[in-house]
Amino acid sequence: MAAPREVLASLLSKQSEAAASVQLTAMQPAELRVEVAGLGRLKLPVSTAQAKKLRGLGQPARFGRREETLTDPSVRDTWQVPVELVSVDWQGALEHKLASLGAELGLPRGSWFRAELHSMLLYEEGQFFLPHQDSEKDDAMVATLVVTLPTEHTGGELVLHHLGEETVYRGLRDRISLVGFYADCRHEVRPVQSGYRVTLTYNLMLQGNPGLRQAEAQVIDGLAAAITAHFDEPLRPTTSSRPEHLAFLLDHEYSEHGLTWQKLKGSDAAAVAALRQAAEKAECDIVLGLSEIKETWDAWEDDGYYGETEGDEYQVNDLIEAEIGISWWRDAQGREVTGAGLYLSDSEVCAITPNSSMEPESSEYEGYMGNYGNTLDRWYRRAAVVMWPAARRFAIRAQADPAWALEELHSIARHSDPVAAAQQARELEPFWAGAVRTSAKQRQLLGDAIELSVVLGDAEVARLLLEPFRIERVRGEHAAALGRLVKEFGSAWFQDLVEDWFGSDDYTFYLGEDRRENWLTELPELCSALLGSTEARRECRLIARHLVVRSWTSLARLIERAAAHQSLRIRREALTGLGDPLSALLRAALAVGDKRVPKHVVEHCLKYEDLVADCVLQALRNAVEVDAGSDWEPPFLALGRAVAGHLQARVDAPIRAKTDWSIELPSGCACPLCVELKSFLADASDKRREWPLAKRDRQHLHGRIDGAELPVTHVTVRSGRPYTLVLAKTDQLFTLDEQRRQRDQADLEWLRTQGMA
Ligand SMILES: O=C(O)CCC(=O)C(=O)O
Ligand SMILES: [Fe+2]
Repeated sequence: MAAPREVLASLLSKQSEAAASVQLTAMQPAELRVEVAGLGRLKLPVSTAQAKKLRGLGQPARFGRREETLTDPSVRDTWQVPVELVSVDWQGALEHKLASLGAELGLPRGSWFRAELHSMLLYEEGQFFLPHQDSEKDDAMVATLVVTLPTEHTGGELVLHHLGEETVYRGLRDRISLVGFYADCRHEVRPVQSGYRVTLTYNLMLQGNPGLRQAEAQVIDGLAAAITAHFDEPLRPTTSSRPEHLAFLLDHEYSEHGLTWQKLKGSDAAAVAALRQAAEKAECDIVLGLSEIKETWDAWEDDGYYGETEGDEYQVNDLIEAEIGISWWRDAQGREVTGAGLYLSDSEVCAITPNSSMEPESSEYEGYMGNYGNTLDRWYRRAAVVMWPAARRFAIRAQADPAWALEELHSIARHSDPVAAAQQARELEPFWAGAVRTSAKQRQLLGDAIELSVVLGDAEVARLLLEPFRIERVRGEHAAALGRLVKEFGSAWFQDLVEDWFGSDDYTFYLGEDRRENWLTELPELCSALLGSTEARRECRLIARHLVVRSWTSLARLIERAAAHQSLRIRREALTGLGDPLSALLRAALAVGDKRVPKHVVEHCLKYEDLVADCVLQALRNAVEVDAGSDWEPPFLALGRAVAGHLQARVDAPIRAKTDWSIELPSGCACPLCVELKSFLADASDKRREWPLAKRDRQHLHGRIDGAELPVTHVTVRSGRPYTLVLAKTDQLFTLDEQRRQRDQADLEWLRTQGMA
C-alpha cells in the first residue's frame, strides 16, 4: 500500500498541466516590425545581406556568472546588437501572446507577465551559447521569452533542460518562433551549422497579485486525508514514533528572495495552492522553505565494463540514507524565519519529481570507509513546503529555532503569566538538549536562557533550560545574569548546575576555539566581570570563587592526562599547551582572593617533579606577557624556583658518554615482554636485539616503542617461525639528549633573568 505521503504526491501530480517551457503558435513575418537604428526596418525573413549588416553592429555578447559579467567565447559565442538601437513594434499582438504564455506556464489567475526587451542576438556559423540559467536580475523576473526571427539557417536549436528532460525548439525559415520558459530552466543554443540565427530576448516580469487559486473540493479532501494519515502512522513499521513534519519538494528552483507564495512557478503554483487549502483543513501549519538534501548512495566506481554510462563515473546502487535540513523558511503570512534548523527524515518527505531526476548541486565519492562500502554523497537544494500539526507548533518551531523558543516563552511570561510559560517550557524537554547543542549561537542562547530562568522562577524548569550548556559557553557577558540566577535559586542549586556544565569527567569534546583550555585562559576576564558586577554583588563574588576552584579540578585533570603521554615530544606539546591556562587560573585565583587554589597548584605541580616543567615554564612566560614588570606573586615564584631546581640538576648531570646506549622506557605497561624490553633498553652497551616473537607480541612492542617515540628501529625479519623482531638503537639518542640539554640551559637562563634561579 502506498504511504500517505506518496498518495499526496500522486494527487498533486494531477493538479497542474503547467509546463516549464513552451513554444507558442508561430507569428507571420508581417505581424512584427523590428527597426534597427542605422539599418532601418528589418525585412522578415532576414536576408543574408541584412544579417551581415547586423553583425557589423554587434559586439561579442557577455554573460553573468555570480557577481561578474564576463566575455568568454568558449561559453557564449554570439553577437549582441546594442539594445538601444533596436525597437520592436508588436502591433498590439504582445499582450495576447503573453496571456497565452501565462496560461501555458500555469500563472495563477490575477497575475500576468510584463515583457522587457533584453537583447538582440545574432549567431553566425559555429556560434552558440553553452547550457546556463538566466539570472533573475529583477525581483519580479521569473521567465524568459525568446523570439527567433525567420532566417535561412540550420543548427542553432534552443534546448531546454528541466527535471532531467530535454526539449528542443527550432527556429523557422519563414515565420517568427516564440519560446517562453521559467528562468530556473537550464538552456543552451547549439552551434549554428549554416546561415544566421537572429533572436530577440525578453525578461518576463510577474505582475499582479494572484489570489489563492481554488482547487477542487474533492482534491482538497483527498490531500487533507493524506496529510492526517501521514501524521497518524508510525514513522517506520518497527517504531511507534510518529512523523513530526511532512515536506513536499517543489520542481522549480528559487532563490531565497524569489521564493514567495505569490511567485511560484508553473506546476508548483497549483500544487502549493492545493496544499495550503488541504493543510488548513487538516489543521496543519504550512511554510515555504529552502531545503538542503544530502543523499548517501551505495556506489562503486564504474570501470566502463557495464557499457557506456555517459558522463557517469559511478555505478549507483541503493539509497543508504537521506537527510534533509531547512534553515530558512517563510510562514503562511509571508514572514521570514532564518537561522533555524529543521531536520527531516526521508520518510517525512515526498515529491512529484524524485531527486534522482535532478542534477545534484554537488557530489562526492568515498572509497571504502568501514561502516558502509563505497558511497556516493549527493547534495541537492530544493524548495519545499513543510507542514506540521498546528497543535505541535510550539514544539516544532522551538526545536528548529531554540532562540525563538526562549523569546516566545519570555513574551508569554511577560504578557500573561510566568506559570503558564513555565508549563509550556516543559514541552521542550524531549529535544531541548539536542537543539541547544546543534545551535550555532550558544553563547547568546545561554544568556537568554539564564534571563528566562530568572523570570520564570521555577527551579526545575531552570534546570531543564540550562543543563544542556557547557562551561565553555560562559563568558563575562553573562556575569550579572548569573548573579541573579544564584539570587533566585541559591548557590547549592547553582553549584550542581555548574557540575553539569563542566561535565562529569571534564572530557572536553569541543574542538578549536571552544576547547576547555581556551576557555580557561579567559577565566581572569570572566572573574573580573563577575567581581565588577554592580548587581547581585555578593552572589557574583561567590560565583567567581566557585568557578576558580572548580576550574582547578578541571585543569589538574588535563595536566594529569597530558603528563601521561608516553612520547616526550607529545607530552611537551600538550603540557606547554596548558601553560597559558595555568597562568590564567593562578591570576584569576589571586584576583578573587582565593588562597587555597594556588596552594593546591603548587603542591600538584611539585608532585610531578620535572614532568610538568614545560607547563610551568609556559605559565611563567604567559604571566610575564600579560603582566610585565610587576613582582612575582608567591605561587609563581614557588613554581619557578622548583622548575629551576629540576633544570639545574639536569644541566649538571654528566653528558652522555659516546658509549652509553641506555634508554629509559617511560612507565606504562609492566607485562613480562615490557620488562624485558625495559632491560634491553636500559643496557648501556646492548645496541641490538634479535627477538623471535609471535605477531601479537611483536605488535605490542611496536606500539610501545612508537608510542614513546624512542630512538629505536623495529624491523620484522620474515623467515623461520616465529618471525624475528630486530630492535636497534639509533644515533638519534645522542642528538635528542643534546637538544634537550641546550633547551634546559636556555630555559634556566630565562629563569635567571626572572630572578628565579
Ligand atoms: O538566443 C537564444 O535563443 C537564447 C539566448 C539566451 O539564452 C540568453 O540570452 O540568455
Ligand atoms: Fe539564456
